Amino acid sequence: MPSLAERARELDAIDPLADRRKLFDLDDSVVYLDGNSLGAPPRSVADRMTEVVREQWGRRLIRSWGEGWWTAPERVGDRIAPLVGAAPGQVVVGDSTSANLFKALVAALRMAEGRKEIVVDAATFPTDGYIASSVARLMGATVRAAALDALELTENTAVVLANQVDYRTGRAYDVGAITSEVHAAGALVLWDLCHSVGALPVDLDAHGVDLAVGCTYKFLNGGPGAPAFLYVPQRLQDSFDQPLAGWNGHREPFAMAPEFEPSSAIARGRCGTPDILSMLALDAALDVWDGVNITDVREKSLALTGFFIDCVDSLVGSRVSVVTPRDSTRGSQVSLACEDAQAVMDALIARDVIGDFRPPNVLRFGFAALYGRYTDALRAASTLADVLT
Ligand SMILES: Cc1ncc(COP(=O)(O)O)c(C=O)c1O
Ligand SMILES: Nc1c(O)cccc1C(=O)C[C@H](N)C(=O)O
Repeated sequence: MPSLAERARELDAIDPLADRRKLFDLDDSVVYLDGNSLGAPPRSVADRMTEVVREQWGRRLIRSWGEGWWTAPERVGDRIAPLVGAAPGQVVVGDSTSANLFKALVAALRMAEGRKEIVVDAATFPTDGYIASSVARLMGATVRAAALDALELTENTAVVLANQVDYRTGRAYDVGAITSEVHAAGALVLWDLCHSVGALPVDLDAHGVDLAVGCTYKFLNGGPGAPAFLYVPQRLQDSFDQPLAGWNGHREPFAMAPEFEPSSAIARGRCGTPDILSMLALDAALDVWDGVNITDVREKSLALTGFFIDCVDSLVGSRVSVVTPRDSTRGSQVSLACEDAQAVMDALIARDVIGDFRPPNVLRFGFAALYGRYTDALRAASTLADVLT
């Protein structure tokens, strides 16, 4: 029976994605397991930012708007599209996930013809619930929190806001099955993909998803505060009447017309001037995905998280409990519950093993398949065992 250390070395040696790690600027003395909060920087970003600032901004000045800046939200959206199973022309990048949730929820209620209930995934990351409540107040609607496996939809349900992967537990949900259930009830579904884009296949078009949003600073490594994305399928674009009707979403922005007329394409999801520096940092960061198949990412992610769970079982044992599903219904993280979890995570970070703490008692370890190593998973589990001793 090989030891855990032998298994880790062997798995790293045969890892088909191992060469991707070289594309990231990482400190090898640190075990970084927080890429589900802030992804690591791809090396290409620093050079691209220098070029963007010195040449595009510095030399081309305002001419750069006509040389690729203006259309960057759709162009970068089309680079994200294959990672979420979307055909071109359906993903636009810009604003934060929270802002895009606002646009999408209002647009969904406007499409819902008299239905007035927003159902929100009860375990959602808080911002989704906050935005849903605010939209409900604004639109005279109601919000109901429901577990994704007990939605209890009614004829009044307009839209269901669901997370593909639960940020706290790491549980992954079946996008196809839930989308079908919501459609059978005559409602629309809005998926928050923050914890799944770049971690597992999403297949938005294939599942007939209505709307989706996601962030790009986690598994897409776009950098702190990188712009989010919004997915509106072709079939809904004409009826997507979003509330932040800024000039960037206008059919002819430079006509400077007094009346708002939305673009007939995905650009109608835009609002104001895009944050070009962050947008182009994200564009450079997406190079690490060239030639990568998301099913290979999923395979490695399941193997890596599974190996970490094995290491925890044998080195840490009952001092923690594994919150994340042990079967394949998990995203790319492992959450462990334990006493004094905040202090335990602080001690891990002091030993250069970086995960994060989520209330009330969860140690969260994110595994990014493009740069995560099995030897790192083992070091994290053995450091945790030391900390808990
Ligand atoms: C599921 C989920 N939705 C939304 C957000 C927040 O997005 P933003 O801060 O970009 O608005 C996060 C993380 O911050 C998240 O995990
Ligand atoms: N967006 C973040 C930030 O600006 C600071 C710290 C953390 C975040 C996060 O993304 C948190 C993350 N959504 C989570 O799942 O906990």
